[in-house]
Amino acid sequence: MSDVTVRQLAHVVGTPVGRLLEQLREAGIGVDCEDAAITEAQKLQLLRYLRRSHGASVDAATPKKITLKRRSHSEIQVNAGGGRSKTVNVEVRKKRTYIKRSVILEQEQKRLAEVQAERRRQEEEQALQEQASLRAQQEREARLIAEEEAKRRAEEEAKRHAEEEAKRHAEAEAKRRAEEETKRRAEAKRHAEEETKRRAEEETKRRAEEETKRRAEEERKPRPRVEPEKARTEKSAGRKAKPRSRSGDRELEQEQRRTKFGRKELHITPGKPSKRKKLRSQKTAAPTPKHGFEKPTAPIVREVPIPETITVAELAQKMSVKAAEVIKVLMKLGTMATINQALDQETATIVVEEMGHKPKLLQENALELELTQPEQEVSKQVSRAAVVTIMGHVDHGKTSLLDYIRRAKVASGEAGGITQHIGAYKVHSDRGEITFIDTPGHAAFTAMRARGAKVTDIVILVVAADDGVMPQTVEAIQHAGAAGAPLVVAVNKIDRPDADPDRVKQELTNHDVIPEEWGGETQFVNVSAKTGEGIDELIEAILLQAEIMELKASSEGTARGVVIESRLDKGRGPVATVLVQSGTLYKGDILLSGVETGRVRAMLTETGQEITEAGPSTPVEILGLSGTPNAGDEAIVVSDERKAREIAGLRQAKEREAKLARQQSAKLENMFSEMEEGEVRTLNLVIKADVQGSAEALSEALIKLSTDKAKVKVVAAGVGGINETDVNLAVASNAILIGFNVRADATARRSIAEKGVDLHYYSVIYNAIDEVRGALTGMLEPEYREEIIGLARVDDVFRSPKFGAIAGCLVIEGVVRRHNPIRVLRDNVVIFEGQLESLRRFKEDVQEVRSGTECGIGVKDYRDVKVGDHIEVYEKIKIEPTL
Ligand SMILES: Nc1nc2c(ncn2[C@@H]2O[C@H](COP(=O)(O)OP(=O)(O)OP(=O)(O)O)[C@@H](O)[C@H]2O)c(=O)[nH]1
Repeated sequence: MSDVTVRQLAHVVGTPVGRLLEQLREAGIGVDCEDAAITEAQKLQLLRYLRRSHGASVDAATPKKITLKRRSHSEIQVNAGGGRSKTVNVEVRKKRTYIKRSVILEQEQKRLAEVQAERRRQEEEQALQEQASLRAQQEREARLIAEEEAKRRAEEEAKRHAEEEAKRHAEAEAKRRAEEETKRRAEAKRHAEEETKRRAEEETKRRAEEETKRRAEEERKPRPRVEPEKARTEKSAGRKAKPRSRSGDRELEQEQRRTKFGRKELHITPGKPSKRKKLRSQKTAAPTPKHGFEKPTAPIVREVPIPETITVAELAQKMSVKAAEVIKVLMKLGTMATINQALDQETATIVVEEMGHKPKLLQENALELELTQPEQEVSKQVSRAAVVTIMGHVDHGKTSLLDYIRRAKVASGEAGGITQHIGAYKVHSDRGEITFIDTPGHAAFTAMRARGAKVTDIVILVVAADDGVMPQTVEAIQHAGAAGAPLVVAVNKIDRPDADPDRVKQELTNHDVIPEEWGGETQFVNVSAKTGEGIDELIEAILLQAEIMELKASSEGTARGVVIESRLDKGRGPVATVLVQSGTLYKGDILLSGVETGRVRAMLTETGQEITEAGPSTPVEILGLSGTPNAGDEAIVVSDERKAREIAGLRQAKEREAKLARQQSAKLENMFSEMEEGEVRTLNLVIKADVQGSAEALSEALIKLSTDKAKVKVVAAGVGGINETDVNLAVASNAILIGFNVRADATARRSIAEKGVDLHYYSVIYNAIDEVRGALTGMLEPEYREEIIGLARVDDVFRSPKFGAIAGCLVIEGVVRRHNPIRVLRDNVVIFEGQLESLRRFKEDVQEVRSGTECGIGVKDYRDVKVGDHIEVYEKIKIEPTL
């Protein structure tokens, strides 16, 4: 900015010139006239002075806003027309305002603060509103809950009231009835007494009359000539007593007659004469107009014993009515029955009650129940040894482990003893005893379970450390799980250089067997059945598991046990190994086991030592039974040998019936109909498939079908053909067997037929799902079912350029028909499905070939038939819906 004069400055700041000059002087600026120029520095000096003089700090005095105004004058010449020009004065005014940046920032901050404050306020308001509404909502809900609770209480109260009222009513009613009944009985008794009295009086009167009549007659008649003879006879008979008078004889006779025909029999008229008397009285007295029979005054109420089944005729006979009467009652009940028709206990009971009699239900196994019922609280329970079974995959060392333990712990432990195989042995240690079942593998385990025996407390799962988890290891886990027996894992062959126990742990974890050190519940022990390493630890682990389980049994009272195995010994007859489970078995006891009985002639331990008593968890070899009972049969001591034999006979008959019943029980078709209202049923399945993937997929899909009413449980799922163990597992778990692209082997087929297991084969996963779903929902309507009609074994294969591969077969079951669909099986697994191209016998085309006959079979579009394969022929049969 250029310098200005004092006057100009006074003009700009609006101060009189004199005042400005004075101020300039005071500020120490040497100017003395109005026209003196003031520099920019002098202006600033003046400004500072003025600020100071006004007492403000330099900063505070710093103007926040400065407005500068400037006015400038100029003249311009403009053309006024006609060659003249005109001068115009122009004034330009400029005004510029400068605001300090800090002020703007301040203002901005202030504005922002205000905005934020506003926002906060709004947010707070909103939060308050939300809180208020939440509180209101909670209050509303609490009110609703309280109302519901109050309503529920009121309902419960009302219900309770109603129940109490009903109870009171019922009690009052019962009391009233009881009173009425007492009254009625008293009345009946009074009636009966009166009746008896009246009859007695009549009888006395009648007798007196008869006596008088007789005497009068006798007096009228001459004395018979036989009298002396009679007297003689009497004398010769050596009658020492005073001869009885004739009237005395008659009385005796009458007395006898009364007793003979039974005074209680209401049907007989009191005055009914006997046949002999009737004849005489016909001669002597005038016939009375009275009927021979008199209607009983009260109906006879009989107690009718009703067995589990009874025919109409038998029932009628027991009630002393005609069979037609019973049939009539049955008709009224809506049942058409014939005279020989068998009625069940329930129907018979209704008929008996309907006819006014009292039914007495007979239990067919009453005798058995009486003899075999466990005695209640015979004695206090004492600890018993754990019973252990060893399971695991083939060749993982089960037998070696059992042998090692037996050798090390039994033979050496007991002086002079030579261990023999009796099916089980006991191991003694400082901390307790363990009973080992000496048959390794789950076949024996399930066979026993299939017979309903729960023998094993703990399962030792043997897994070879160099091989890891194998299919049968998984099966063993499933079997132990199904039996509810805890596992102790023995990781065997730890002495091998390639042993990898951690891998075993890892693999078992995938099957829900989790080691303790990883947070699970299963004890893992590394052992070697070869060197004996870890065996003591294994025994410790079993004892620990047993301790946790607190196994107890009563050591007194009737002995009960289970047959572990039995055989027929050439010299000693039937020999059975029995594991005593409770009570004490003594030599000489009468034992009943399955359908066999007998007196215990001798008892031997695993070391061949003869003993006279065996307590709980003790295995003993028993001699003296009538035959060889089955493994898994219960063995109990009974008091009466005759009764024991009777029960054995009954059991035999029952076994046959049970087999029939079993054939009905676990059937897929019965699944829905057996579901009771509101009951949750479990459909147990044992699945075998051709490959692991199918087994898993099928299990998963079927488990998913579970509804809230019916649960699907896969007891076991494995790979390979169906064998006897699978059948036993199915029986033990009441499961249905499913074969997916696999078949049952010959032993399993026999077992299936014998035990009546329901087996279903599928080759399409959806068919299995549909059928199981149908069974669960009651919509089971299989229109067609496959039935295998024949099975041929391939004994030879010929290759012909014309026909391709021709299988030389022997039909081993049923019949092979030319036009039926077939499947080729290898090791019981389906490898091809299709049709026959040719069926020939001695170069001749035939329509069918029967069992025991050889034939040539050409399978259409299949050339890979091998010796040992089987060709299965089946038929689709229409099944009527069963539900
Ligand atoms: N090195 C070593 N070999 C073992 C051990 N235990 C078992 N074996 C061997 O493994 C093989 C199979 O043993 P077994 O006891 O017959 O196996 P298993 O499980 O009873 O077999 P199966 O009866 O066929 O089911 C045998 O050759 C044994 O000698 C072990 O701890 N270490």
